[in-house]
Amino acid sequence: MLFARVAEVSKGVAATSARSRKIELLAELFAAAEPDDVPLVIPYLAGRLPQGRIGVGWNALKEPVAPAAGPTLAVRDVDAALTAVAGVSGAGAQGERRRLVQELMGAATADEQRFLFGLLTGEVRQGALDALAVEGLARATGTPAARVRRAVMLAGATAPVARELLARGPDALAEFRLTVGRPVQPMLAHSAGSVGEGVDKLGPCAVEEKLDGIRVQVHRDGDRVRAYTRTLDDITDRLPELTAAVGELSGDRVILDGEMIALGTDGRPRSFQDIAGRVGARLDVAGAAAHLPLSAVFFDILYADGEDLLDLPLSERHARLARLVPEPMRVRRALVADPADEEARRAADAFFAETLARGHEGVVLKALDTPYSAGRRGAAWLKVKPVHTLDLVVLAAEWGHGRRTGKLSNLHLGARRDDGTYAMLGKTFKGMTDVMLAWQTDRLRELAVEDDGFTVRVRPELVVEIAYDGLQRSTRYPAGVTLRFARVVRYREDKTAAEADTVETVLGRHEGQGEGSGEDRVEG
Ligand SMILES: Nc1ncnc2c1ncn2[C@@H]1O[C@H](COP(=O)(O)OP(=O)(O)OP(=O)(O)O)[C@@H](O)[C@H]1O
Repeated sequence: MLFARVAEVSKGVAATSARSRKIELLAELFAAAEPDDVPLVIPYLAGRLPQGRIGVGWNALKEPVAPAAGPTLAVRDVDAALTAVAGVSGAGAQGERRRLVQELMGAATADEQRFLFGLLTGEVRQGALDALAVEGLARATGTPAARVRRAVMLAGATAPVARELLARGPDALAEFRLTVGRPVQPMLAHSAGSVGEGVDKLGPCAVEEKLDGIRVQVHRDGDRVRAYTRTLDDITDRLPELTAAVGELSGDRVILDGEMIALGTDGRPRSFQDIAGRVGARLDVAGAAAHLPLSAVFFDILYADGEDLLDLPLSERHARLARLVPEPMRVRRALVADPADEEARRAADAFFAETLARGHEGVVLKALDTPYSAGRRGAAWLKVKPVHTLDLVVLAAEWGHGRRTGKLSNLHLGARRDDGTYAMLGKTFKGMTDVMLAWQTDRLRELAVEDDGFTVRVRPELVVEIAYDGLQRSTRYPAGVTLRFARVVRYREDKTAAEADTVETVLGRHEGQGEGSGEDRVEG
């Protein structure tokens, strides 16, 4: 397939706000594509490079290159060129990368150049594209979207499903089955403002402690145990204690979902930073494990001894989990069987307060009658935390002063818009540790596209979790609101910019604050 066609569809999808039209454009593209090209086409449309970071900065892009007269580049040519760029290393790498990028640009038409430029600078990010692509694939092949979505969850990614579906039709989807040893996309949560609000939304539900550690999906097949992160990376080798603990369980072939946490000698949870540092240690794993042992706490079960449990309601999955996993390894929970039962509601509030008092970050409410489904569809899980946080994208950073000279400090924070652009919500230089400051300086310099000596503008890729005390109206910022007392909690390297919070979410919270009331008072 010609790259020009992808550039054209990308432009068309961005230009229309009608979801149905976007899906139609994608369906037409997929119907005409060679199945083997689609694993490249989907990330390009989403604004991602299959190669990941390829080390192309502003320098390689700033000089204009005369465009080609007509489109000749195939999608695969672009992929080969970018693979070559990603492979450059050693002395003179920057110059060589620039040469290769210019060569590619020279083979591209003006429209293709614009699209390539957007891809390389991260400016064509289309957050919602993966969900739209699933709908487009369904339309192109006459398959129910729910079946495609489920196959994507089971495959852990859209690309392999797209290729098989387009090459062999809907029957090919039967191949994507829950298999021990192959990670599936995890189920995620939305937010609710309070336990009461969550109960009202969900009806009968479980209220579980929300543990602030690292999500793990554990696959056991006899002696073989593998553990995967939220982004489906295999981290088994870094968690020897998990392998040992799961080996002791009675189920022989199981898939469990849970969280790895660390408890101090006082029984209170250690900070997320400590846990991340421990899991990040690759060299001396045994030493790191001895220094900070982790425990697995499970909250779900997806498969047990030959049986796929994904479609069972949560209440039954809980019962199955309890049969195989002893209580100390299961998340604590309270149940609200009847949302009209005032006593159960009070008990749920008390459970939330108690969970916080034990040092955990909040609770997750889960509807008892719902199956396990990837992502945030249907909002069957709702998290409730006492502190407001948003996952925002770093758009730029300012050079620090005084003690922070030479460090990139004041961050410009953006929320995602539907069209893939970002609305800046404010700035912060608070909450950063020295380690974070050093790390972000390095990382942001890699992402830099422009530096005027005061502010470094970066590719919008880095997601940072920001705590704040409330939102206030502001005419200075494009969404019309800004954050009060914003401070950095942590970087979320496990999230892509497409998963950051949206302007819509932020404005929804602003409304929910109730102007002029209580602690979340909106200032004019
Ligand atoms: N009882 C629980 N049930 C589900 N998830 C839990 C539970 N306890 C802790 N978690 C963790 O909470 C995460 C979801 O909440 P949180 O907002 O902190 O993380 P996130 O990755 O920013 O959220 P999300 O995944 O919803 O965007 C899960 O991915 C999981 O790692």
